[in-house]
Amino acid sequence: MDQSKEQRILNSVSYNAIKGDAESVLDCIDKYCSQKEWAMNVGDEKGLILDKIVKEADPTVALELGTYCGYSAVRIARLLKPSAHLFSIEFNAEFVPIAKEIIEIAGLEDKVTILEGHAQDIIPQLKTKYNVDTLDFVFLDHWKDRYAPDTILLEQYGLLRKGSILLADNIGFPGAPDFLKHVRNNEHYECTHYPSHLEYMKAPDAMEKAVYLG
Ligand SMILES: CCCNc1ncnc2c1ncn2[C@@H]1O[C@H](/C=C/CNC(=O)c2cc(-c3ccc(F)cc3)cc(O)c2O)[C@H](C)[C@H]1O
Ligand SMILES: [Mg+2]
Repeated sequence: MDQSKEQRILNSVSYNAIKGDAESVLDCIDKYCSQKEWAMNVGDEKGLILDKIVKEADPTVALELGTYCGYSAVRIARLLKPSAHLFSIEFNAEFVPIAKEIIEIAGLEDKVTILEGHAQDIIPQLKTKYNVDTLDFVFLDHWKDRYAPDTILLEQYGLLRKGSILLADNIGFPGAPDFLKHVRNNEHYECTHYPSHLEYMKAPDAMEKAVYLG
């Protein structure tokens, strides 16, 4: 059976990255996906916006929706303070072991817990099963039509507190119109738009930050 693109990305990281060096894992994936095979990692340009917001949030508990290969999990976890933790939800069983391996090569396995399953099934369990109180930071990068319903779930299960920061990828392309409709012109959110470009491409894209006001 031929290897998948995601497996080939892992092979490249495993062969080229410096073990325990998160920056070298990110550089390796960015290089591979710019030069060999495009993949939907948030990438180096939008990654700088992600870095900025994570530093601003300085989260103790962070959540990511859509682990994929673990690129943004590494990106986020490398910035977390010692007591902080990232939960990343991924429902595709093929990607979970690949992401776990990439996170381990980055030396961040103690900072990240990958929760395998559908976000809509796991979000309701975060408090009871995973002992989460509230989330300080949420990165949305899964199916774009799920950003809005899953944000509403986060609200309904009391997982957001005054000042919780949501950051959504792909507001430009593929776009997440329902999510924008939900958070913009909504008195419970303070939104900021960050124009950028699609990972590894010249095409325009953007990210949206939505701070929950309680
Ligand atoms: C129903 C289950 C919902 N709950 C879920 N629960 C758990 N995990 C979930 C759920 N829904 C999805 N996932 C996982 O998240 C990942 C999915 C990520 C999706 N990302 C995109 O589609 C995208 C496209 C482009 C793009 C740009 C230009 C192009 F030309 C083509 C593509 C660029 C980008 O930056 C993009 O992030 C992963 C693959 C998938 O298994
Ligand atoms: Mg994305």
